[in-house]
Amino acid sequence: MGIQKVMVIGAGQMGSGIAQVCAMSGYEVLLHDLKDEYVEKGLGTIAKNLSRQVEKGKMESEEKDAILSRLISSTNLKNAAAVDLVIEAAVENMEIKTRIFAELDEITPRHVILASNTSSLPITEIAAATKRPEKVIGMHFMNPVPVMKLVEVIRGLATADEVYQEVEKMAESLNKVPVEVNDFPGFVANRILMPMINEAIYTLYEGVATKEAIDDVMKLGMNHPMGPLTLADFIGLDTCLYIMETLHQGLGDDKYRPCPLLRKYVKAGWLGKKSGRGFYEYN
Ligand SMILES: CC(=O)CC(=O)SCCNC(=O)CCNC(=O)[C@H](O)C(C)(C)COP(=O)(O)OP(=O)(O)OC[C@H]1O[C@@H](n2cnc3c(N)ncnc32)[C@H](O)[C@@H]1OP(=O)(O)O
Ligand SMILES: NC(=O)C1=CN([C@@H]2O[C@H](COP(=O)(O)OP(=O)(O)OC[C@H]3O[C@@H](n4cnc5c(N)ncnc54)[C@H](OP(=O)(O)O)[C@@H]3O)[C@@H](O)[C@H]2O)C=CC1
Repeated sequence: MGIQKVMVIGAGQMGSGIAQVCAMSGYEVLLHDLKDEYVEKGLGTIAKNLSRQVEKGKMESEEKDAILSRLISSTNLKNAAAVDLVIEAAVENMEIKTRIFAELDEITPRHVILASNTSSLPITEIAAATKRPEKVIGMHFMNPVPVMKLVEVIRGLATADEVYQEVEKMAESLNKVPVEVNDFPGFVANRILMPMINEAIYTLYEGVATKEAIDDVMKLGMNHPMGPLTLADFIGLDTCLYIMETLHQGLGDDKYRPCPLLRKYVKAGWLGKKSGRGFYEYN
């Protein structure tokens, strides 16, 4: 029968994007978060994205309505009993993720694949919280999900080949390009991207240049679509810090130590675009 129904856990920037692309490709999607208001916010973002496509003449409004009708809100994890695939996109915290996976293992039938959109945490450790580690896999989408083509597909130590193949097929059905990687801290994307962002924050911290100048150098000099500090704000400074901590602890090399300025901003609640303030201010 294959995958027809998907639950996405976490209706934040990644979860809502993943739910959107799944619904656009015909899957029925349960969008789950802790509170109704978070799910509503996520669904609002999706509706706004789709309306923009309609306004640009890239989508019929009937299609938008059909996509929205495939999205169902959930605040009870037990609803996962009715799906074929769960994609978890809650906050980047091992305790929270392992708790969710242990509960999902109790709730969902044995055939259900449990995927995590973690950006850096070991899939093998998340899988060990369940009695089905062969069915646990990393499905790492990039932000903004509706735009970026890549899905890093991460094999945990015990991930079964059939599970990898099914997830690869599912990613292709979303018009994404799956790339296979092994389970190491930060995988490939954030092993390379995040130290660059952290270094940009050190460059600001040490007064080498202003934030605007740092971003301009990377945009105009390296053709990056966004400067590293703008990109950090876009990703979320809390997520950037969690990823650096995972790299630092997991690889044991001080070259991955998070910049104190990054810590300070996160402690202040300056989480970037999503909180209204990071390196830049947003309204
Ligand atoms: C941290 C991790 O674990 C991994 C990560 O995700 S790391 C982050 C990876 N992402 C990046 O590096 C993004 C870098 N930035 C970019 O590529 C670009 O700035 C961008 C695609 C975000 C915006 O591009 P742009 O050309 O400046 O903007 P714009 O012309 O307004 O948008 C281009 C298209 O993207 C869409 N878009 C832009 N932002 C969007 C968003 N947040 N959600 C949905 N769609 C969006 C627009 O609607 C537009 O669509 P059409 O082509 O269909 O009209
Ligand atoms: N930001 C990015 O660029 C990328 C992030 N990722 C990964 O995706 C995941 C989500 O990140 P992102 O969307 O940016 O973060 P957000 O902060 O935007 O969203 C996280 C959402 O998950 C909710 N949540 C927290 N705990 C639970 C729980 N126990 N059950 C259900 N929902 C919960 C949060 O609710 P509340 O607000 O109450 O905490 C929030 O709505 C992380 O693992 C991150 O590393 C992967 C690729 C790119």
